[in-house]
Amino acid sequence: MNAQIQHLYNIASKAERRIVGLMSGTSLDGLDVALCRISGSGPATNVTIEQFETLPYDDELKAAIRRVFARKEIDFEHLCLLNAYIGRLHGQLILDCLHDWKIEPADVDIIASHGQTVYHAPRTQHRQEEFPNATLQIGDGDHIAAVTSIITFSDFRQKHVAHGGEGAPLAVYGDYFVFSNSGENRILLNMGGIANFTYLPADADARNVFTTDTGPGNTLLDAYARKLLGKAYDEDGKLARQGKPNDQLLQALKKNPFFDAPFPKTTGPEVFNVDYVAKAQEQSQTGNLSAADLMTTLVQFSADTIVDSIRRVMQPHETYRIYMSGGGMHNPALTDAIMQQLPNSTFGRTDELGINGDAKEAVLFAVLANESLAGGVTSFGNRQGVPSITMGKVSFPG
Ligand SMILES: Nc1ncnc2c1ncn2[C@@H]1O[C@H](COP(=O)(O)OP(=O)(O)OP(=O)(O)O)[C@@H](O)[C@H]1O
Ligand SMILES: CC(=O)N[C@H]1[C@@H]2OC[C@@H](O2)[C@@H](O)[C@@H]1O[C@H](C)C(=O)O
Repeated sequence: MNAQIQHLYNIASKAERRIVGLMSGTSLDGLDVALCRISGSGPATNVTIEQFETLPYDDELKAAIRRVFARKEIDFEHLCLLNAYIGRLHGQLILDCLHDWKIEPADVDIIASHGQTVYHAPRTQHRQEEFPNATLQIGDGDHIAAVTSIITFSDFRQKHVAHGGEGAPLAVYGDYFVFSNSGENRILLNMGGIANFTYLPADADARNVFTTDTGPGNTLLDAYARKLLGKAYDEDGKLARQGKPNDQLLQALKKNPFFDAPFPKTTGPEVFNVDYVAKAQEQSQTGNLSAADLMTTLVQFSADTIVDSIRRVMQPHETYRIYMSGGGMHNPALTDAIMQQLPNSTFGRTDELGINGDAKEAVLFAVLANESLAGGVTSFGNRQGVPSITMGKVSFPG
């Protein structure tokens, strides 16, 4: 037997595994690295985060990714080079983290890498009937395995697409495995570039759980923070706090079939971007809004579309606790606008469930790799949006 297969078998047979989960999302802020200890599998999964760090991307790298990110027309050579470059970079960043944490690479069992999404195209978005749902993440796992000498799982989204899903959101699997069986109706609200929530009813019936994107989280706020303030984001919602939402613009922004589509569904900055806002401003003749009013309106747009989606799953006479995660939970303008509209729900962060809200998505990929290694196929019912599968491709170092 190939010794690497034997090694993988040994890892799969362990009672507990050490897995590094990686996520770099639509905000392009950096690489989230979560060193996890995971035991069990399926709904009996147990995760402890040993270490977590976000390694910020420098401006040059952000610009290099933006040349291909969510764009219909790109320099193909640049995409090809970035695929290898990001793989190697992520490998090196893991080694740097392990060095800082005084952990030998040999003491890590597996790396679970999301990669960098460069284009997301569910059929509802590309509207070309002859083509399936599609999504593309770069930063190839073979490079990560070669640089770190650690077996790497990567490219998790393709299997989801291959089984009829949109390739996202994958959070449903991790959230169900880690946060269900609570006897509490839970909504896990993640506010990254794009916002999504997982619905975990108290009965923990896998056939009813799902995660859906709700629309923009921070992506438009960040785009306008760059444009209006020359900053990566509107820190603590300072600018948004100074304005008033403009109703005409808000209504124009909400006119998109995405918002009426059934759950689960996905979207991305391919749709919700500066051009989208500019068109809505043109339609609503609000091109002369002040910077503060524009930012406040964009915050209200994210908040309203998050709240409208969550309300769709809430049953009368039931109570819900909403657990926030993702960078948007640090923006009080956004969280206040959400909380005001859901006065009968209680709010917290996933931190109180043992998972740091900034690390949650990186942990998700560690959990998905753990499931592929040591779990089995959990039945989520016969649903296209939540196929009953395990995910991730394996790259051996040698
Ligand atoms: N103090 C803060 N004030 C306002 N916004 C903040 C603050 N801290 C973080 N953010 C927001 O959080 C973003 C980063 O969020 P996160 O890391 O969850 O995104 P991501 O993982 O790229 O997203 P996605 O879930 O879409 O993949 C920043 O770009 C910014 O918009
Ligand atoms: C295609 C893609 O990368 N989608 C991301 C993105 O970031 C948030 C939202 O849009 C979600 O759909 C997804 O990530 C999380 C981790 C998910 O799949 O659950």
